[in-house]
Amino acid sequence: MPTYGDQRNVAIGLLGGSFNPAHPGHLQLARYALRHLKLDQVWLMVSPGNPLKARAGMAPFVDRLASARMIADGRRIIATDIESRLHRRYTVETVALLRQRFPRARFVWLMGADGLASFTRWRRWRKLAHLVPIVVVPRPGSNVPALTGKAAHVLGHFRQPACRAPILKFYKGNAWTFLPAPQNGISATALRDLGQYPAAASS
Ligand SMILES: Nc1ncnc2c1ncn2[C@@H]1O[C@H](COP(=O)(O)OP(=O)(O)OP(=O)(O)O)[C@@H](O)[C@H]1O
Ligand SMILES: O=C(O)c1ccc[n+]([C@@H]2O[C@H](COP(=O)([O-])O)[C@@H](O)[C@H]2O)c1
Repeated sequence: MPTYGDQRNVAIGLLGGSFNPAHPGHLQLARYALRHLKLDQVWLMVSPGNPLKARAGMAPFVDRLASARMIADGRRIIATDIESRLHRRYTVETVALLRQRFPRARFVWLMGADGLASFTRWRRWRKLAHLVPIVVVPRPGSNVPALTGKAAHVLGHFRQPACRAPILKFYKGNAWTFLPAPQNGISATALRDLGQYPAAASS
């Protein structure tokens, strides 16, 4: 396990993803979250394998990690293989272990609107929402499904106004917000379709 320091009272945004490949949309989200949520770090947490995504077309983990490292700065935006090292794929388990491992750190789960739209298909999603505050940023094509979907409805009681986003990190969980942010239409799918990957990360 690499050393991540003490992480005492450090506020960390967790941007879990396949990063197949990493792209400017991830970087925009990470930078926006750092600034507007007043976080100390954002971890680009490379998934060993999204349980909902097909393995076909998924680049090897090392290539995806390398891709995430290419957009990270290693200081406030950090690419990490910690989920793989924890031998976990389900976010609820990863977050529970991270909270055990870094009890003084304050974690916030970051995701695009597509994540909220599919959230009810995630393992133990209610428990996950109970474990960590969640910040959702808009993404073209996913905002309406996200905000009118089942997860937003069921968790509606816990929704916080966007003005509270900077203090969400002080919650233990059961709090989420939809943070207005500039939208970026880029996706890893589009980059793969353009044939820009995996060559870029592997070369
Ligand atoms: N353009 C974007 N705007 C907002 N959020 C984004 C954007 N791109 C990625 N994200 C978010 O970053 C996280 C990781 O995304 P991921 O690595 O799957 O990239 P992706 O572009 O969605 O990939 P794919 O097209 O292969 O599904 C997810 O929470 C996703 O919602
Ligand atoms: O835990 C789950 O059931 C689950 C289902 C779908 C996605 N996730 C997580 O959501 C994050 C975004 O995934 P992706 O592939 O859309 O980048 C990543 O950390 C995945 O592990 C988690």
